[in-house]
Amino acid sequence: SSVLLKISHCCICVIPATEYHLGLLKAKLAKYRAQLLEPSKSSAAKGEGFDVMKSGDARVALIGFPSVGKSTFLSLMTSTASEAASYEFTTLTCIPGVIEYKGANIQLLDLPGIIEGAAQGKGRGRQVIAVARTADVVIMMLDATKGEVQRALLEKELESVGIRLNKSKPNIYFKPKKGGGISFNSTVTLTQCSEKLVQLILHEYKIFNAEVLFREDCSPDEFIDVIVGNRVYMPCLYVYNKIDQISMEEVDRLARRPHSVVISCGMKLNLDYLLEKLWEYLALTCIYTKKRGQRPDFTDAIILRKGASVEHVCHRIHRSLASQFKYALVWGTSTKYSPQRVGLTHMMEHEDVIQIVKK
Ligand SMILES: Nc1nc2c(ncn2[C@@H]2O[C@H](COP(=O)(O)OP(=O)(O)OP(=O)(O)O)[C@@H](O)[C@H]2O)c(=O)[nH]1
Ligand SMILES: [K+]
Ligand SMILES: [Mg+2]
Repeated sequence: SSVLLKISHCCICVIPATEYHLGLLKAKLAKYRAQLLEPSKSSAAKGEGFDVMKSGDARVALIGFPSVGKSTFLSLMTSTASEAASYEFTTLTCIPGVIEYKGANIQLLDLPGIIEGAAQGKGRGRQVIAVARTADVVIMMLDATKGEVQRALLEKELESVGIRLNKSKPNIYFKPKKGGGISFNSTVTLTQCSEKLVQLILHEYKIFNAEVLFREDCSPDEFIDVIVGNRVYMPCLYVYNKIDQISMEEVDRLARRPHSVVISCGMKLNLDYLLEKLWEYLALTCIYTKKRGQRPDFTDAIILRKGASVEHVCHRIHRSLASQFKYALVWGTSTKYSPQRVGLTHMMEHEDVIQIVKK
């Protein structure tokens, strides 16, 4: 505590002065980095072969260093063949394939390898990252023989362009205003941010009037993310490939890392488990339909993204169904009673059963 005392503190909280400098520095850095995200006018950023149509129920992007086995994986999991070879940068465009799993069509995108400096435009880094931003889940494929280096480098690249892996959006209410200064509130005790620091950061962004409410103990970085606003919160599976080349001890160690799965495309090892994990990370919602007086049809689920409403279900069944909709009966975890009468805006949950009644 004698060390702490020597650091000057602001009068309203216990955040050391050095934290202010760091907080502000990060605000400045984030501003410069934001420019990286703006679409470049140069033709290099457009890139041919990268504008693949979204299709199916979800999109998964394969990113990783060259020659980690991305194309080998795509060719194994889908009916699409993507050229694989021992030399780096075999793949030069975006190659889509489809994984059929539990009645869902999952679009899997094979991409060129990326390297350090990708975010700044090295190789096809910018295009690859732009595609990754459009995915529902990213698979970061890693060469198990290369240890931890690749993972740390790529995390840094994605972080620098506002992609947040396996993190949820900070629970901060932020609203710029026309006047009235900055009103600051929090519902929890803050240990990393204070009113003063929040004000300094906002001033850095030339924001002088705003409403800020911290609903969790966020860091200055997380607050900056909220101000900048164009962050992507992306589930990511770290997939260590080529485990046929490493020791049993190393396999054991990598498999226990968070969000990680170990595989061997070469020996077709653990691919089923990877699919199970992928399904979990996609967190899709399966809805079963039921006709009046009949049993639910459990053979043919309607697959939707999280946060889907009854209206989404209607659109999936028929384009004009929502306009003829009277009410629906829903059985499942989304309702208090089973069945419960609900309207178009009711939010569906995984494995709910629905019966739609038309006008
Ligand atoms: N030993 C071993 N080799 C593998 C495995 N999976 C892929 N490979 C080999 O790794 C090399 C690179 O595979 P690719 O699928 O071309 O890798 P990529 O990530 O698509 O490479 P780029 O398109 O160049 O970025 C090929 O020679 C594959 O045969 C595996 O599980 N074990
Ligand atoms: K390759
Ligand atoms: Mg490839």
